[in-house]
Amino acid sequence: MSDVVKIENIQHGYNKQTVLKDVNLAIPEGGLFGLLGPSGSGKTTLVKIIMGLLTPDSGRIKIAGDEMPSFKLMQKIGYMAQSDALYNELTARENMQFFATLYRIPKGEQTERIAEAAKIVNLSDVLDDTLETFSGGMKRRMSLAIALVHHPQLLILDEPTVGIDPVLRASIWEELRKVQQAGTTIIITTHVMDEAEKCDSLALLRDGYLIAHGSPDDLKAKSGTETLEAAFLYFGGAGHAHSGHR
Ligand SMILES: Nc1ncnc2c1ncn2[C@@H]1O[C@H](COP(=O)(O)OP(=O)(O)OP(=O)(O)O)[C@@H](O)[C@H]1O
Repeated sequence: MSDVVKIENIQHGYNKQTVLKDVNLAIPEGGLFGLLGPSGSGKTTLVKIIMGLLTPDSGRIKIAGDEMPSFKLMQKIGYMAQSDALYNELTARENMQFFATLYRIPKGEQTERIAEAAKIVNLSDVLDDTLETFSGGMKRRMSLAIALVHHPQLLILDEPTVGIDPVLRASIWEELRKVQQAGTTIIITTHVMDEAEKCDSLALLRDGYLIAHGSPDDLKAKSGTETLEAAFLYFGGAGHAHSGHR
């Protein structure tokens, strides 16, 4: 399996604080890849760099062999930010039309694409309601549908299930699996261990360092631990030499 994202020697800071410190990572095509790390560890910064929304201080990002940022590549990426960027006074359909047009989906194809994305996130019945009538969970699903409407090759989700109840979380994960099975590579950020368990492979970030990566089972085996939480503590812990950066 080839790598769809290659991250080479990424370093990035805000003001004088360095928040990503020489991050190297290859993300295989077709998988569900998790970036796991506590709040402030640099996950959002890294996904914004992957997306081309932020230019790193140094290092390179390649997606499907081409260097980011690239407008051509941005059209192949779906991104769901932590907070919903939606138009409350418009209907679900109008919100999706707006983004479908931005992504240059021909008018003739929009109706079908919108219906398809709404079906994946279970919003087909409320497509013509304004978002003012939507719950928080419905808005999150709306954001996911928007990230899917242009059939991205790569889908990047920044903590998509924060603030979402367990039942809805489970249904979002089911939807993500369907999208992945249809051929999309998914990158998800999370600080929730049970979500990390569901990923095919994981990168662990702590204080801007990539401290380990592998499948959840690999990480537990390599650290001799039984839970991802314990593995995280092992790799990030004092006395364990991670990449010799400290
Ligand atoms: N625009 C910015 N200006 C200054 N500092 C920033 C900016 N964005 C992020 N930071 C800082 O960079 C560090 C990493 O932030 P980042 O949002 O990437 O972490 P995160 O792992 O995504 O956290 P969370 O899980 O809380 O979203 C934090 O210390 C944060 O305060």
